[in-house]
Amino acid sequence: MSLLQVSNLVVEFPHRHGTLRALDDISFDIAPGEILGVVGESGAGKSLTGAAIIGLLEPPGRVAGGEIRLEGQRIDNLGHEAMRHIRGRKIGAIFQDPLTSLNPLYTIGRQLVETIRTHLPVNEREARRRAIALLEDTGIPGAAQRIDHYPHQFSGGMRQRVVIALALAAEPKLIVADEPTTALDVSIQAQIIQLLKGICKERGAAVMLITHDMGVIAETCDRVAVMYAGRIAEIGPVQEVIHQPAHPYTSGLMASIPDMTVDRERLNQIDGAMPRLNAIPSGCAFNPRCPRVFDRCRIDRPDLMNAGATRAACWLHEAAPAYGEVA
Ligand SMILES: Nc1ncnc2c1ncn2[C@@H]1O[C@H](COP(=O)(O)OP(=O)(O)OP(=O)(O)O)[C@@H](O)[C@H]1O
Repeated sequence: MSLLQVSNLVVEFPHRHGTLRALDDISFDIAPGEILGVVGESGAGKSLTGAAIIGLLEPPGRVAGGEIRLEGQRIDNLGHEAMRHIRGRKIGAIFQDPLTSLNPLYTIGRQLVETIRTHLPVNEREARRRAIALLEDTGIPGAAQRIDHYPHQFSGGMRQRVVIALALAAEPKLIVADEPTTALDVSIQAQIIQLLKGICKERGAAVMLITHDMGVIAETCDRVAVMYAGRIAEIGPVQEVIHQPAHPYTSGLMASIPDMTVDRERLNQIDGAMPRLNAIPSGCAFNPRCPRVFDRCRIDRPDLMNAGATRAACWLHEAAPAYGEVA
């Protein structure tokens, strides 16, 4: 059974001329222990998808359709308190800026111990032992002493390690990590991603990893969902999506992976920009930028369909009617 099931999710914001649909009919699932990457240009809807799952959509944004299930239980319609419990115990969250997850007024030990004791039936002493072990596992040197330090006493990279420890403290089944290394020095980004991958795989925690970096996806994820203008353009196993992309948008993103041997500034940009939410083109939202556009793409909106080893929302992959079948 899937750990997480997102079905036909719609997120809307009120707007002076009605509503803006920011996520439109998003469906995917995550298996236990799986790392799913979510990639796409800025504004594609990656963070909103993560926020809807962890119950932190900022009002007036709201889930206006579809449902989200964790271990079969519906979580998109839970009250504030019930969701807060799920968020600590079953879903851990890691954001771009470690300081949004840490309270500057408390030592990291106090924050870890409190999280552990809120969600797991252990005493103070055992919680502290676990907290130190977690800090050791996340690569904090001298964890037994560092546990009594405050967040500002850590470097950015060390702080994000603490946040990873905090996200894992209550042994959740799923971690939602939204651009977890974007705010960090480039030289330590890869270390933190590798740490996240290693520690989650070890513990059997699934990860939804949101990033705009296809290179990170390639190195880290089992499967990837490519988002464009509030919808999933393509989803499939990472190697297949990378080596045989079925959606022209994915091909464009792939070409933007840094390659030292070519002048990518010139060669590998996708022409044009993603449409604003109030000006999504009819048909396929990518059609004005698509090098393979044809008439139907401007009229009918494609849903995800089988496209070789992946699923893509692209009319190029519409199954030809079988011989003898009326088209
Ligand atoms: N509070 C809001 N009110 C109106 N529109 C919003 C609000 N929050 C987000 N949006 C819109 O929803 C869309 C998706 O935003 P989201 O933050 O999920 O994108 P993203 O793919 O995570 O981008 P980035 O990589 O820049 O974080 C964007 O067009 C954004 O402008």
